[in-house]
Amino acid sequence: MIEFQNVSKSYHGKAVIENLSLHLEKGKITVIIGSSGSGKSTTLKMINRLEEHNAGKILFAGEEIASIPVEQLRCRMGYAIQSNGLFPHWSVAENIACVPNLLKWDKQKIARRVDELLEVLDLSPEQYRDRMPHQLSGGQQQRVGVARAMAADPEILLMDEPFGALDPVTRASMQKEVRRIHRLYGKTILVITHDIDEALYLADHLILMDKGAIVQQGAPMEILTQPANDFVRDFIGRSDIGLKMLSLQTVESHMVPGEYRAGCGVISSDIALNEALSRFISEQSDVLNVTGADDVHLGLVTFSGLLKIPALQSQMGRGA
Ligand SMILES: Nc1ncnc2c1ncn2[C@@H]1O[C@H](COP(=O)(O)OP(=O)(O)OP(=O)(O)O)[C@@H](O)[C@H]1O
Repeated sequence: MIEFQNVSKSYHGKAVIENLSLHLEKGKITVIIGSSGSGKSTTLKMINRLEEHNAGKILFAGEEIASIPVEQLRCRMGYAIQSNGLFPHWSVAENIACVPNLLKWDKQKIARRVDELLEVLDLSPEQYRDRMPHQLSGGQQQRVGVARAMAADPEILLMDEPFGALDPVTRASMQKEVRRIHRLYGKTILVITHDIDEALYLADHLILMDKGAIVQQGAPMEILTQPANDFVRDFIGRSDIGLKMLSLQTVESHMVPGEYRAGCGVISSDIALNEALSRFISEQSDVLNVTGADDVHLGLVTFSGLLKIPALQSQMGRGA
């Protein structure tokens, strides 16, 4: 979907990105994480040409972005940022309708799309479409920012620290929202973040940057189990690497199907294993019964079973 070929960028003669090559796969969530000033935002902004690259090629669906008129390019890409960037004097509906209006969509189609996106993002259209941005909470503004980025059904969604300004609870719910939207629409998404847990939760493909270059990239579990060097090890957090591995898998994947233990607590099959571990400890129990949709009993999960996860075992075998 997006291909960087030996891309470089400098500001006032100082290189901030050098010979960067990367590929954002269609339909996948790619997350770029890295130290401050490593060039993450610059990389993202070169895609929608808020910043122009100085050398190399950036291809969008096979076409060089430099040859696509900038307005046309941006209408094909959704862009959501930390400060949400809503126009303060426009209503929620007007904000969401911004790109569809530019594209001269029919009024009824725009109204239907605004309501559809508000529903998807859990904001009742009747209640919210006519509100002004200042009449919304931070989390609601962020949702409207995401709805606006998605309004014209863009081919790619670019999200630069989209949840950076939110409290941890709202942030976690927005992360779930992005995963759900991704499942629903199968969009290609690029997310920039500072937060390693957010990155691990969202990413199909994770890219770690330092000083304008890629240090390591791959699936989250691959990076956790095979960190390329000390920089990566420090970045992902040496001390709780096991917990991070557990966070990438759900109870369902380590359940003993069909079994039941009377008198034990209950956990939902879609809960991450790090949360299951916390439940084992807080309930002083080594067995939890597992339920699926509509509270149907599915099986059980055991504390000792968590230690038998292959990724954890290979890590322990390496003496980490
Ligand atoms: N408009 C600009 N003019 C000059 N230098 C810039 C400009 N924008 C960014 N830079 C520099 O380019 C480098 C990369 O910046 P960038 O914003 O891409 O980093 P980042 O990884 O997104 O950082 P952070 O995580 O702190 O947001 C930094 O050293 C920054 O100071």
